[in-house]
Amino acid sequence: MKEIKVQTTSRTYPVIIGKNLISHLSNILSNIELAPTKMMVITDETVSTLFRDRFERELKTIGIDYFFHVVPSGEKSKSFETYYECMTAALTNHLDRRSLMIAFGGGVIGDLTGFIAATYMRGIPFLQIPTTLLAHDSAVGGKVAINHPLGKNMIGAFYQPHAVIYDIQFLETLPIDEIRSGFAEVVKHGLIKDPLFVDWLVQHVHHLQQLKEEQLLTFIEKGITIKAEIVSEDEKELGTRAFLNFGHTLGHALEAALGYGRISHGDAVAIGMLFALYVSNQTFGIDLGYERMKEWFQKIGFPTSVHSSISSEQLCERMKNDKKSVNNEIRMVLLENIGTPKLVNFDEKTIYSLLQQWRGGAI
Ligand SMILES: NC(=O)c1ccc[n+]([C@@H]2O[C@H](COP(=O)([O-])OP(=O)(O)OC[C@H]3O[C@@H](n4cnc5c(N)ncnc54)[C@H](O)[C@@H]3O)[C@@H](O)[C@H]2O)c1
Ligand SMILES: O=C(O)C(=O)C[C@@H](O)[C@H](O)[C@H](O)COP(=O)(O)O
Ligand SMILES: [Zn+2]
Repeated sequence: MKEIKVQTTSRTYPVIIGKNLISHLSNILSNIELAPTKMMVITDETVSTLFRDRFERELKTIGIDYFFHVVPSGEKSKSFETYYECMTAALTNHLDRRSLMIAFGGGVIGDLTGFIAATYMRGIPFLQIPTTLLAHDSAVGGKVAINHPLGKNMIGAFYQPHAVIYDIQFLETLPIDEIRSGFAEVVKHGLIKDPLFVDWLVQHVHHLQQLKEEQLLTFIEKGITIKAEIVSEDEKELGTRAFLNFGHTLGHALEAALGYGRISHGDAVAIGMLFALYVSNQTFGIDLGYERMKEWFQKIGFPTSVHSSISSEQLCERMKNDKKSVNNEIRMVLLENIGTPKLVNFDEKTIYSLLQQWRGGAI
């Protein structure tokens, strides 16, 4: 078992990583001094089918009243409709300000539940119990949100959990596409902070099938350590936290343009990271190993280009609405070097030209 501390202005909390951790849920709750009046577990249909019985056995031993609320699996549940239904369930079941919400699932469940916890009676405690590799990123740092058709995560808050309990036994059932999606954020953490780790990954990871438990643990611990450090110095993204958005300017635009859930978050971010590397090369006149990275991405199975059905005009319009954008400019996280990120503003015309060049189209 390993513990990484996240120390933000609003809350300090542990991220506990290990196997079979949920058997210790009762102890963990008392260690973080939580004695809730009731618990609401929000999960999705897939996770519920796979793990509800197992989780309920543990919940029953704690002796606190609880109930499950199960939402459809996938990105579409980060919606106002699902948010409203969850709120209704919380009210109908009489949760009070000392009740606890538990996010049991991947990043969708974490973001949704966190936003419900942040806004139910103006804020009640919540726990993250992640079940995907991607959630090494989403469960840590307190960005919680739902989507709007006009943009990803547009309705949300910064609201930290009381603890993250990362029980890696749940990862055993993850399909390869979801492993790949989570791996994109692992690569992102390396690219913005740790060149040696990136080199190690490129040299040692040739496919994502049948990863060993210790490899997964390395990815998770490295990613969380980097994220915890950044979030601890800049909880509300006033500066350096924006670096965690590397690859997301185009990535989020793609997710929204294609329709939420049509491409996984990680695949979209992988495409976005390649574009950001290309723009970095062009802007700083350096070679950051773009071709090597693209080949490696292809080998692993990431998509490496934008589908031709989406126009560059559409993408630029979406990128202008990104949360980092100020005064209608498009703000991208670039790399001056691997491990050295920098925020750079562009006008729409420049990004349009770069996007067209990168896509191999006419400017
Ligand atoms: N808050 C943040 O800082 C942050 C960071 C990164 C991503 N995100 C958000 O996270 C979301 C993506 O998260 P995700 O990829 O975990 O998506 P997800 O929660 O939709 O999970 C992906 C799929 O895997 C299934 N699943 C979950 N656990 C499983 C398991 N153990 N075995 C088998 N199947 C399982 C789910 O039912 C779902 O179909 C996006 O909305 C993204 O914007 C947020
Ligand atoms: O934690 C952060 O900060 C991140 O940017 C992590 C991202 O991986 C994540 O996808 C986040 O939800 C994006 O945030 P947003 O502010 O661009 O919606
Ligand atoms: Zn992300």
